[in-house]
Amino acid sequence: MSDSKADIGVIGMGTMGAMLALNIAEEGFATALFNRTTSKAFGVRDDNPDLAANLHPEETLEGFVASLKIPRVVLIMVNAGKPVDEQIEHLKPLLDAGDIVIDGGNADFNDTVRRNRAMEGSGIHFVGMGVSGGEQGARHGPSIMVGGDKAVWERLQPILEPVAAKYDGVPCVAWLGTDGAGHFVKTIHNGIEYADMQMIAEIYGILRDGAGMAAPDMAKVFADWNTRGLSSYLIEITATVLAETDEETGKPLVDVIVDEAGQKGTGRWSVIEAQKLGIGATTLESAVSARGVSSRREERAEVEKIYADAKTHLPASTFKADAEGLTELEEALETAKIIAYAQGYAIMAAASLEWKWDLPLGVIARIWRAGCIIRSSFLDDIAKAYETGETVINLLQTPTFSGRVSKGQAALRRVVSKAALAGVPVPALAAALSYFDDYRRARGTANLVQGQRDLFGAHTYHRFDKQGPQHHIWPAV
Ligand SMILES: NC(=O)C1=CN([C@@H]2O[C@H](COP(=O)(O)OP(=O)(O)OC[C@H]3O[C@@H](n4cnc5c(N)ncnc54)[C@H](OP(=O)(O)O)[C@@H]3O)[C@@H](O)[C@H]2O)C=CC1
Ligand SMILES: O=C(CO)[C@H](O)[C@H](O)COP(=O)(O)O
Repeated sequence: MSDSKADIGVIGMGTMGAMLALNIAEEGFATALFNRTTSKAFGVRDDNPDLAANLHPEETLEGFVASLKIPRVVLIMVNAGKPVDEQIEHLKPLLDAGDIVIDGGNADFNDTVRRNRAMEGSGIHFVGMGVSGGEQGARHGPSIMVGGDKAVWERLQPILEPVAAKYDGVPCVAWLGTDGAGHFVKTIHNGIEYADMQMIAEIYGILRDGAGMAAPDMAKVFADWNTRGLSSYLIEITATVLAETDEETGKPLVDVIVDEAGQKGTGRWSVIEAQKLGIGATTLESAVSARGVSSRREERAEVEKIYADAKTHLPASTFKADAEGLTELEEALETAKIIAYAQGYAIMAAASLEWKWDLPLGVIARIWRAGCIIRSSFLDDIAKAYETGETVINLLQTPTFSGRVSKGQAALRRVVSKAALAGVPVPALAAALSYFDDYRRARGTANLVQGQRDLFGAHTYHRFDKQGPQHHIWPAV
C-alpha cells in the first residue's frame, strides 16, 4: 500500500475472509488483505473493481502488517485449530503493544481462553469473535458475537456495527463477555443449528419414507411453513434445496446428493461442553450422533441387508401428507424446536455461571434475529422471554413457551410414535420429546440408579426423610 494506511487487515481469503473483507471495504474502511496463497488476496481485489480503492492486497505478512494504521487491527479468518495458532505465531513478532488480533473463525472456546492467556503481558489484545451467516451473511451482514476485553470491543465497535446484519435497524453484534465468551456462544449457535437442521431432516425423512412424498411437493410444504410459526432461514433454504432439479439427470437434486453429513467440530464442541456442565442437550447430541451415523454409509448398507426382513414386521406407515397430517408435522417440529433452543440456552446459562461471563442471553437472542444461520422470528420470542424482568432458569419454564409446548407436545408425541412404528428414524424429535417428559416430572427414576450405585460401589444416596448421605448394607449378590 502506498501513502495512506489501512483501518483493518484481514488474513485468510477463503469463503468467509474474502466476503468479510468486501463487506468491510464496502462500509468505507481501507482493508489490507493477506492470504497464505498470496494470489488469492490479489484476486479478491481484481474481481471487485468497484471496491478496489479500499482493498489492499499484500505479498508478504511483513508488508501486510506495515500497511496497517497503528494501533493495528488484524482479523484472522483461517481454519480453526493449528492454522490459527500458526498465524498468531507468525504475526506476534511483527505487532506492538496496543494492537488487536481478532480470531473471527469458529474456535473451540478453550483454545480462545488459552490464546488470551498466551497474549497476556505482551500488550497485544486478543479477541475471540464468532461470525455467523455463511458466505452471504459475511458479505452483506453477519451476526457477530464478540468476546475479550470490553474496552477492546469499544475500539472495534465503529467497524463491526456497520458490517453486521441489522434487525429493525439495530446491528446484530454485541460484546458478550471476556476471553472465550464470543466463541462459546458461536459454538452453541452452531449446536442449535445442528439440532434444527437434523429435526428438519427428520421431517423430510417422514415425508419421503413415511408419506411417500416427492421432493418438489415437499418444497411447497416447507415454503408454506415458512410463512408462519416456523418461519426461518433454515426452513427457507430447505424449501430451496428441495425444489432444485439436477440438470444432468432431471431428478430432484436432493435425490442425487449422498446422504453423508460433514461436520467441522462446532456441534461436537457444543455437546462436549454440555456434558462437562451437566446439561441435558439431548437434541444437540442426537444431531451430532446422526451426522456420525450418516457418515458410515457403507456400514449402513450392510446392516440394511442383515435386517431386510425387519420391514416385513412393521405396520404400514400411518403418515399422511394431507392437510391434517401436515399440520401435525408442522406443530411437532415447532414444539421440538422450542425444546432444542431451550437446551442450547440452558448450556449457555450454565457456562455463564461456570466461567463468570454473565452472558446476556436476551441480547444473544436479539443478535441472532438477523444475519446468522439460525435467524428466525422465533428468536424475537426468546429475546422477549429474557426481557420480562423475571429470572429465566429454562425457557421451557417461561409463559412465552410453556403454553405452546403444552399444546404442541401432543402432536410431537403422535409424530414420534408413528415414526417409531413405521421404522422411520427421528432421533432428535424423539430426544426432544423424552427430554420434555423427563424434565416435566417431579419424581424421576434416578432413585434406582442411586440404589444400584450404592450397592456396587458404596457411593451413598440421599433419603427424603433424613439429612446427609446414606449407605445401605445390601444383600450379597
Ligand atoms: N464457511 C462458513 O459458512 C463459515 C465458516 N466459519 C469459520 O470461518 C473460518 C474460515 O472458514 P472458511 O472461510 O469457510 O474456510 P475456507 O476453507 O474457505 O478458507 C480457509 C482459509 O484459511 C487459510 N488457511 C488454511 N490453513 C492455513 C494455515 N495453516 N495457515 C494460514 N492460512 C491457512 C486458507 O488459505 P489458502 O488459500 O492458502 O489455503 C484460506 O484462506 C473457519 O474457522 C470456519 O469454521 C464461520 C462461519 C461460517
Ligand atoms: O459456522 C458455520 C455456520 O454457522 C459454518 O458454516 C460451519 O461450517 C457449519 O458447521 P458444519 O460445517 O460442522 O456443519
